[in-house]
Amino acid sequence: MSKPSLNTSLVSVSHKDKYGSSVPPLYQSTTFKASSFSELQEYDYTRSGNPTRTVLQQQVANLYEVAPEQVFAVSSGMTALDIILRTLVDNSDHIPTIIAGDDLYGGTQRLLTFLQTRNQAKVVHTDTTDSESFITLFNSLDHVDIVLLESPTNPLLKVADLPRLCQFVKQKTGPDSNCKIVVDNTMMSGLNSNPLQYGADLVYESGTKYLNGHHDIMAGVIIAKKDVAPSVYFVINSTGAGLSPMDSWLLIRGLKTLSVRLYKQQINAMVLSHWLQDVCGFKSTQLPSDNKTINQLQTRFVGLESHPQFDLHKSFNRGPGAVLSIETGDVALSERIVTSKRLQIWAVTVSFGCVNSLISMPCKMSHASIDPELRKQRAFPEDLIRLCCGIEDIKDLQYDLLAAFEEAGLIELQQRGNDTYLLNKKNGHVARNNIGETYQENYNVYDQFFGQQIVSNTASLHRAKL
Ligand SMILES: Cc1ncc(COP(=O)(O)O)c(C=O)c1O
Ligand SMILES: N[C@@H](CCSC[C@H](N)C(=O)O)C(=O)O
Repeated sequence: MSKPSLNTSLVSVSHKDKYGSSVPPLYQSTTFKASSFSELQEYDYTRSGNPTRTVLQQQVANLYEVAPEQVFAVSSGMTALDIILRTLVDNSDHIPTIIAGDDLYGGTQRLLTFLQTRNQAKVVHTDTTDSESFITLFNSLDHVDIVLLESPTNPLLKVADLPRLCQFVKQKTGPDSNCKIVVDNTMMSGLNSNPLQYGADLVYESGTKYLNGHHDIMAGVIIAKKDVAPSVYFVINSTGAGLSPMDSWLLIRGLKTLSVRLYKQQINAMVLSHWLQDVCGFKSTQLPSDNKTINQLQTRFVGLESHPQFDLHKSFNRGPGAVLSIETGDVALSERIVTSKRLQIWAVTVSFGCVNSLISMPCKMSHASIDPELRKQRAFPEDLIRLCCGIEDIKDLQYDLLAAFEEAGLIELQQRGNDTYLLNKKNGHVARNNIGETYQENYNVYDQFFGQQIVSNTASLHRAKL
């Protein structure tokens, strides 16, 4: 039989069960009996290994197309990074130097700062979207032990040219070097991107996000090249960071629907970002370094052709993900939108990748752990609103947002005869919706990633007004 596709292998879970159970059994057991004290068995103690965790690791191995012994399921995404850093940092006889991006998930920044302040690592941050300055920095340092990359970044959606950076580091340091490239793949998931295939040594994901998708567990997965995998296992076994049997079982279940969930979430994000531009009057996406756009309404999404790094992102990823962000140019306005009582579907919640749509203000929530002074230095927009699309009907998501925009005073919906007008009060953009015309009901978006026309029954302004 030919090799099954990723989508197929995620639902076809192979496991051994003497009763032929359709679903892998949950081995909620700490210990496993030995037949004799002298005969080593596959499992003895759940910290060291558990059959349910093994099935999960096999599933993730299928997703990343590696051997099962290269995959480790741990208790959270942050645990995954912690284990990786311990594995690599403990290896060196000097204070290791880590190069990391300058737009990182808040928890990652916090952990790196923690190591730095305890003199356990020297952390150098750089704009990893600028490959040339990354290369210049790398060349200027005496030694680099770890390169930590996140792409696209959470929440500014900045894209690092991962294949180019990996190729540079590998060429520069040689195949047996101790300098390791680590990629946080949470924003993509293994379904959209496989950084091991273009040279990363270790990849991790917060399984809490897309992999599980239901916000009922915390989890992390580590996928390691064969040479480092045994050291990663050593640290996990020594510290007890392995994912619990119950959470492993739930994650096996979550993974089965990863492809359908992610597909629908991405379509929603695609339609929503076009709609924010074309109907609501948000300007096309810009990088934060573009000073011209400050104080403008903008939307950032790597799935929009207008994103300055759209082509780069598409060149090595299979999808855009479902996280987008908007800026209003006015912190108070953003706060009014996010706290609007008219938001019924978008939940004000941290995290992303869930079947439910979430709205948040990173500076106050997911990225609050980054020192405000550092956020300022990095021109991190305080008015940024992050939108993480779930699988609901897009029109309901649109109505909800329109209502919040209206209540917050960003837009006004005016009824004139049969026509409904959307007036963007901040920039004067106007969209007209005539209930007699069909094009407003069916809003067509050519989806650049999946190469198809998405026909979405978009929010009619008329209905929103009602
Ligand atoms: C990009 C990214 N990496 C890592 C993590 C950490 O994952 P976890 O919350 O599962 O520890 C998060 C979110 O928390 C994240 O957004
Ligand atoms: N209070 C938490 C915040 C978690 S943010 C989770 C997620 N990565 C996101 O980006 O929303 C903390 O201090 O870590």
